[in-house]
Amino acid sequence: MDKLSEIMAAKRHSLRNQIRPVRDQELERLGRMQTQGGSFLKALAKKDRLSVIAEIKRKSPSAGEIASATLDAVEQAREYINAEADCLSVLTDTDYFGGTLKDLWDVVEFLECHGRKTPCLRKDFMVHPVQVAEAAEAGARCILIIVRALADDEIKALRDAAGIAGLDALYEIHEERELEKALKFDPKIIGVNNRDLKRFKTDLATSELLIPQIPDHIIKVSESGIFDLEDAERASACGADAILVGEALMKSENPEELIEAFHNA
Ligand SMILES: O=P(O)(O)OC[C@@H](O)[C@@H](O)c1c[nH]c2ccccc12
Repeated sequence: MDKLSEIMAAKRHSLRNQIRPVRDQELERLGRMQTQGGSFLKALAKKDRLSVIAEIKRKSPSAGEIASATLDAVEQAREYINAEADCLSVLTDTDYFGGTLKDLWDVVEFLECHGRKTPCLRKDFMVHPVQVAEAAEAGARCILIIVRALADDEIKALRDAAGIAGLDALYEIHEERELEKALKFDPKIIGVNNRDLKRFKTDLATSELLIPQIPDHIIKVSESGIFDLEDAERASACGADAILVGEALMKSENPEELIEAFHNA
């Protein structure tokens, strides 16, 4: 079993007692409560520079410990905001990535207090609309749909729930056949994960292969393994509108400077 299958199985297991019907009225109500954050899609769609989704991630199965388990998500968000990151990605998976749903609540509250509209992605292994409701309630503006890990009916349920709650969806792919599968759901944003979750290797050639195949009207994100300006330039050169960066920013002494450099790639 590859790591992604293991994580998905663990996620399904840990959610088993929380699964309940999520009615449209509930999602609509949560959608109406969204007042502060801007649109995730619009924040990425700027054409004048490479957009940056800055991720808050304490650890990962591939990198091990990235930051202290006690790292304050809000302090990290503050640095990202100072550097004009276009969007934030907040890991809320605890077991494998050391994040919590509370991190997302705290970050959104911090943004609201400072009058910032920077939209947040709830980065987690979504399998059921109940997690979409949680994301909306916490104030996220986008959810993650990992195409290879989900059955068609699960993707549809997540997409529909996100749509009703007014959230965008980032469809993550890693292989050509996953692009075909993703396109069936009329995605607005597709992320190409450069990390091979079987071997844990990142290779920007994945973006170079897949991003040019994504239809023009879709926002394209290159995810994972982007460490320096050269990497960002490669992503930009193959047509990425945005990059999603975790480890490099978490470990950087000066994330502001790095984000600034990425913007100009
Ligand atoms: O830390 P990196 O190599 O910059 O990668 C960020 C992000 O792409 C990665 O965290 C990620 C991509 N897809 C995911 C799905 C779940 C959890 C995490 C991820």
